[in-house]
Amino acid sequence: MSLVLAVNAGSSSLKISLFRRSVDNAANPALLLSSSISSIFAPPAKFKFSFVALQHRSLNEEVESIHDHASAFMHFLDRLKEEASVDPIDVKHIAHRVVHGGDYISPVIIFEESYHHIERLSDLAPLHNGSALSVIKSAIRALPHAKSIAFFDSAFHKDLPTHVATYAIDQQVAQERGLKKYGFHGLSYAFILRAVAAHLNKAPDTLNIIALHIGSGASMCAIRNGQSIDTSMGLTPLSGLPGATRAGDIDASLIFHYTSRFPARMSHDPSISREVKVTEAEDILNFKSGWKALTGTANFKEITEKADTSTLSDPMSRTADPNTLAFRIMLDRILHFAGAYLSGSPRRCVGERSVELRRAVGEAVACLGFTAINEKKNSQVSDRDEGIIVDIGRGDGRKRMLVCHTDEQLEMARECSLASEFWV
Ligand SMILES: Nc1ncnc2c1ncn2[C@@H]1O[C@H](COP(=O)(O)OP(=O)(O)O)[C@@H](O)[C@H]1O
Ligand SMILES: CC(=O)OP(=O)(O)O
Ligand SMILES: [Mg+2]
Repeated sequence: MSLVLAVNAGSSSLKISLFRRSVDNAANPALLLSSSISSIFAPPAKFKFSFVALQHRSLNEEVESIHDHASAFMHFLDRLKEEASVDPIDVKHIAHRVVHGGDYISPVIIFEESYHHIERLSDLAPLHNGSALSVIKSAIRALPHAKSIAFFDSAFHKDLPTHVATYAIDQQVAQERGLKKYGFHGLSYAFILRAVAAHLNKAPDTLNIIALHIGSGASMCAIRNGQSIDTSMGLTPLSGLPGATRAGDIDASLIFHYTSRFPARMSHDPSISREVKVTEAEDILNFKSGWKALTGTANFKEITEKADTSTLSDPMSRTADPNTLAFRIMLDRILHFAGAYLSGSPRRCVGERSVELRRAVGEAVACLGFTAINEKKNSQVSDRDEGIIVDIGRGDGRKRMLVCHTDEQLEMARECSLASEFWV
C-alpha cells in the first residue's frame, strides 16, 4: 500500500492528512484520515482526528503535553497507531509544507544539503521554517524508512514579473543576498486555482482570480492566466495584510522606533525608550503584533463576533473599539490590495471562513462590478463545508465571489503522488 502523509506546519497549527496513492490514478490520492492541532502556542492545544473511511468519526481532545510543532507531530503518530491502527512503517512518503524555499522552486527530498538550505532561510520565515524543520527532524527520527520531501509555499510565485518582485534598493546587494519578493501560501493558491478551474469547467491557465488566504497568516494573490502576478507577502511572510501576531505592511522606519536609534521620541512610555535590538523589533513585528496586539485574541472569529460591523460604510470612522478597529484594519488592507489587483482584467474573488469578512469585502467591491453577495448563501457556507466551492454571488455576473475550502495537504499529496522521481 502506498501511503503519503502530508504535513502542514502553519504559524499556529499543524495539519496532517494521510492519503493512499494508486498508480492508475496518481492525480487523485484518496484521503484516509486527517488531523489538525490548533492553538499550539495558546495551550492547551486542540487535537482533532477524523477518519474518512468511518464517516468522519472523529476524536477531539485537549492535550497539555503539546507545546510546539514537533510534540504535536509525535502525538499524531501515537494516535495514528492507537486509533487508526496504521503502522507508521507503512508510510513511505512524507510531504512537508515549507514556507520559504528561497531559490528552490520545486519540491526536494530532504538530505543534508536541502535541510541546511531550509535552515539558512529560517530568518526569512521566522514563524515557519524552524517549525517545519523540527517536524522534519522528528519525522526522520520516527520514520527513518520514509522519504521526507519538502514542498514550498514560495514556489507558486516563482515567475512574478521583475518589477513586482524587485524592491527599490541597490540591485547588486539585492541579488547577492536574494532580497526580493518571494510570496507565500503558494500551495493553497495552487489548490484554489485548480479547484476553481474544475468548478468553472475551465483550464487553469485561462483563469483570472484574486485569491484571499486568511488564516493566522493572511495574504492575497492576483492570478492571471493561471500564474501568480502579484501577492501581498514579500521577502518574508511579515509584509502585506496583518495576521494573528504579524503587523503586516508598515512604514519600514517604524522598526527604528523599537530600537535605540529613536528612543522615545514620540512617547513618554518608558517601556518604549529602553534599548531594543533590531532582532527584538523583528520579534515584536512577527510575534507580538497583528490582531492579537490590537484585541488580545489571535482568533479572528472572536473578533468578528465582537466587532460592530454596522458602521463599516462610514469611511471616516473613528472607532476606539479594539475589535471593530481590528476588523476595519483587516478590511481596509484587503481592499487596498483588491483595488490594486483589480486594475487588470475581470476576476473572480475567492475567500474562505469568515462570513462577516466575506460580506464586508463583497459590499465594498460591489462598486467595482462584482455581483452582490447572496447573504443566505454566504451565511450557509459552513466551516466544515465539504463542497469545495460555493458561489456566494447573486446571479451570473462576470465578476463573482466564490468560497473555496483550501487544502494544502491535498495539494502536496497530489504533487508528491504525480512526481514519478519520488517513486523509483
Ligand atoms: N469561522 C471563522 N471566522 C473567522 N476567522 C476564523 C474562522 N475560523 C478560523 N478562523 C481564523 O483562522 C485561524 C486559523 O487559521 P489557519 O490558516 O488554519 O492557521 P495557520 O495559519 O496556523 O495555518 C484561527 O486562529 C482564526 O483566527
Ligand atoms: C505563510 C503563512 O503565513 O502561513 P500560515 O498562514 O500557515 O501561518
Ligand atoms: Mg496555514
